[in-house]
Amino acid sequence: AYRYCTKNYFYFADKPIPFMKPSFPFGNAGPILMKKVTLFEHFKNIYDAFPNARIHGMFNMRQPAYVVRDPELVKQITVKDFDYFVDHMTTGMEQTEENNSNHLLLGNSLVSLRGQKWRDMRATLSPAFTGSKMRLMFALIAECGKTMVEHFRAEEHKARAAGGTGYQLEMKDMMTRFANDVIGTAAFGIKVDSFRDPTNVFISMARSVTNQESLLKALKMIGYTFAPKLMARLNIDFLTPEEDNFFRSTILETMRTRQEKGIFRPDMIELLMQAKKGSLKHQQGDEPKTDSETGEGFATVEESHVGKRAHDRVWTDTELIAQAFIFFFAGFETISWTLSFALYELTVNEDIQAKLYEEIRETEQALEEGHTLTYEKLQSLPYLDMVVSETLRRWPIATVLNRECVRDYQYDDGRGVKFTIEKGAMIFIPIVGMHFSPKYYPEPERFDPERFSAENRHNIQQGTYLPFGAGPRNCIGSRFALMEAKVALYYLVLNFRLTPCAKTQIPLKLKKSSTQFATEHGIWLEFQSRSG
Ligand code: HEM
Repeated sequence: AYRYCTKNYFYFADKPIPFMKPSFPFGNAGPILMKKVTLFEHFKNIYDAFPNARIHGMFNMRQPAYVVRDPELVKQITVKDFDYFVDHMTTGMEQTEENNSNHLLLGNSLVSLRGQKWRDMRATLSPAFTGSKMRLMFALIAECGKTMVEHFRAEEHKARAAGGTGYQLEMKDMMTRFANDVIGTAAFGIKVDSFRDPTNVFISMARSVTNQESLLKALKMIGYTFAPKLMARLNIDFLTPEEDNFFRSTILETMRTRQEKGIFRPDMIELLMQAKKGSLKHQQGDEPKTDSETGEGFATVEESHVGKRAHDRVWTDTELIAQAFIFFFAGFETISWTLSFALYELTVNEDIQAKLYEEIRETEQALEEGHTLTYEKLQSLPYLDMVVSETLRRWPIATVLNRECVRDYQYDDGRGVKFTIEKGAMIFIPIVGMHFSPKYYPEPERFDPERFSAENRHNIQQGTYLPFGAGPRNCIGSRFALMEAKVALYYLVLNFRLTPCAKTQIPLKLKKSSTQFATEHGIWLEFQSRSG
């Protein structure tokens, strides 16, 4: 066991770069595995280990990994030399051309796919995430926002009747319900109301899949993170058979009904049905432009040439179902956390909340009689975009980007440091390190949307703002995520004043945990109706 754990400890010895000294048995992952630090602290510490290095080494358990600190090098690895770093790090769940266990949903999802199969799937899905497709889905998401407000109003009314000053809520729980309703309607074509019916089968399954208290899930998670190859060899699925079956049957059943009855609904199921027929293509006008041209938001990441390629691969049901399923994994926790953090920041920064409310109130007042918010209108709110951009900087839920080197790469910094990054090596780009570096973001702990104002945003150096990743492998759902977050903030801030309550932890602290993202005492806030 000792030999197995320490075998790679000399990996960096002949490389001309500094590296963190590993210790048995966890390498440099000890503090996080022993719950001594939060996920943010862990990756910040790793990033800060060698403040003057462009790149340094560390050990993720026994696995050597390169830590990239320099923004230019971030661009080089994620964009310019992308062909050497196409894949995300192996998780042990992904399917490849070579292996035959192609039944796993998570392994077939875009996040896990590798090589050519990833390229083809990215190109298949990319047209489903363009601005024009988001516009079509907007009404479905807005409806979820309005349903949430109605529920909060009714509950606040009850709370006041019982002598309270407002409705006190734990944000992560509430935003999880909102995210669930959005995924239900937008990805699975099913309308659910998780506020009135918090135990509906859909949210139960979602909670079960992302259940962080389940010991078995936690163990599997640790296994996938630290011993992916072993997990692959043992062919262990992250999902239980019930979970797997639920998602498959729900999606297939919905597709069948729609086909039989000729139903059209502007959601992901429709887009996946088009993908199956091969008719989902980029259209004219889909071309992503810069944020200032489209007003789509500062954080939006552009789709690269990889996503726009044509191919003629035909997908199986499992391969397509896996993409709807990925909404749970990639879009559920990320959105609910981002929204919870945004609402917390608005609560403790009253002036920012007031300014945002003014912008939203004016927008609402300017809507023509009988008209409601549109996708374009939502995108045109500069301060809302600044608040969301700063939330993603201050609370980068993805924490770290990873890549795997897929063929030997000659590193050359142009100043005499040259060496080979071997095929199979892991690359970490600690987003949280960049976002909290005072060099790029003065007073990084401070929540300050002004960093993203029209006058200031040019100060943000490329390669230092990475909430949705970078290059062709970036987050395919960034437009969707931004639309969803903005819809929720728009309706909540329009209708409620957010104030701290006795249970609000200020400053908010993350929990020290190895497997999950969590806060120490939840995110409790009080909602008071603006008109009430
Ligand atoms: C605030 C919300 C979100 C954040 C912060 C976020 C962040 C990220 C990040 C950092 C990556 C890795 C990018 C890279 O390696 O360069 C990623 C990948 C991905 N995200 Fe998101 N994401 C969010 C929401 C969503 C949503 C709503 C979806 C829905 C479809 C989604 C789908 C994906 C997928 C499929 C990938 C893998 C892309 C690929 O490998 O080609 N994400 N996301």
